[in-house]
Amino acid sequence: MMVCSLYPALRVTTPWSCSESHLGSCRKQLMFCVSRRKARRRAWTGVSCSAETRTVVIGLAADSGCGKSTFMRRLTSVLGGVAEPPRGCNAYSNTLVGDATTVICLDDYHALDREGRKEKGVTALDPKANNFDLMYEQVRALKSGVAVEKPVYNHVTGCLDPPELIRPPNILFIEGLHPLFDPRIRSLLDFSIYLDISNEVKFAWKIQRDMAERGESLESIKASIKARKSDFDMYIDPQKQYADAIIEVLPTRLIPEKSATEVLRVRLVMREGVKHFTPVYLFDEGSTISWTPCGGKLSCSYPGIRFFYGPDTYFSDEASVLEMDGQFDRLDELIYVESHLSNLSTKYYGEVTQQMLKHADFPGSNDGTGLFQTIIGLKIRQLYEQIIAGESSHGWKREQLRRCLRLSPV
Ligand SMILES: Nc1ncnc2c1ncn2[C@@H]1O[C@H](COP(=O)(O)OP(=O)(O)OP(=O)(O)O)[C@@H](O)[C@H]1O
Ligand SMILES: O=C(CO)[C@H](O)[C@H](O)COP(=O)(O)O
Repeated sequence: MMVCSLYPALRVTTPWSCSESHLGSCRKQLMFCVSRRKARRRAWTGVSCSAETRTVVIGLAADSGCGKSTFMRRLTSVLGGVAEPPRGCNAYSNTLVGDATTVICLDDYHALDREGRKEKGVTALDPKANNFDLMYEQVRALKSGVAVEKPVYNHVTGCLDPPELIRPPNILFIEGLHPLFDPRIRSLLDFSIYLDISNEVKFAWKIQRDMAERGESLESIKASIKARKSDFDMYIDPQKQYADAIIEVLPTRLIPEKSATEVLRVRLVMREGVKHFTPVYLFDEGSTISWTPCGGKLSCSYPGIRFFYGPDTYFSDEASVLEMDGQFDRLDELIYVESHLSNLSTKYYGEVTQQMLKHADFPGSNDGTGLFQTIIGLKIRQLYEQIIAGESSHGWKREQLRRCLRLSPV
């Protein structure tokens, strides 16, 4: 419990864990208290609890530095508009808000701040360092149309900052280390994705980012990967068994040298039988096809491009796999590949190619990572539209109002 020193009548429970000195000025405290009081009033008067919004919840799980942010930028673009940090709030907010989407980063549910983790000798990947009860309660509230005050983990200071108000969007993405870890949270997800980046590729991406962009040494990068490895294997990697779609990123097989990571082999594993999700296929659904599209209609320089499509099993479930090894020389020629893929959930011919061209500067735009992320974005748009269309709006609103009244406000 915290009593605002500038406004003692306001007694609020603070979910953050850093010491008072880290919390900043009295003004910050006061702003938090007042915004919390306003948020409460909004919730009581029903404005924060919307019977109009149906929030579809999507989980994206991956280790740090595995391309979640890049993926999110592609997804929010497909879903319309640009997602930006919430206006007028913490400059270090990890949240992105777009017209229809909100992306929350589950780092915000770290129960232990950087110092606390150091003291206890645990990594952020360890469930003990995260507050799954609060994560569950808040995702459940948002899904039910109720606004929440979510904590903010500040990656610059390593502390938990005052919370920020999150309103229920049409599509809520929860991205981070553990979206599929807790069965209660899994049960709230309408669709889930796991980015499965092989060790070689993860290492190459981390070196490129942390060495080139953040000035870290090779030794410190190696040490940080090593320190996280056992927790990654224990707590993060097993979540892929629960994902509806998995994007695996591996070194190419087109170049004989081992572990060439400049060219990637990317596999999109799509579980069969997922509600509102129909797997993409190449040429002929259910068949097994290896396709080298290089020739008159697709320019390919060494080592070329190879596609593969076929049925498979994933953790004993039936799945389809679409694989692309290699990279495009000319992105506009992707239309040739797009015209041979079916079930893309596009709204017009060439939409995948257009999306890829629009974000040609994003990492992975010339290979299967960008292509499959874009396809998943289109599938999520369709999933959302189908869920909305499938619900009689009357029945939904009645149920939603009941939930709003049942759930305690922020
Ligand atoms: N498809 C890709 N192809 C090549 N490089 C990529 C790809 N996706 C991401 N990267 C590189 O990997 C690094 C990490 O990407 P990104 O910031 O999207 O990951 P993240 O999972 O959000 O990381 P963090 O959790 O640490 O914030 C970036 O430097 C980016 O250039
Ligand atoms: O794995 C991570 C998720 O992005 C981070 O390492 C974790 O959130 C801790 O952050 P920081 O290193 O900034 O204290």
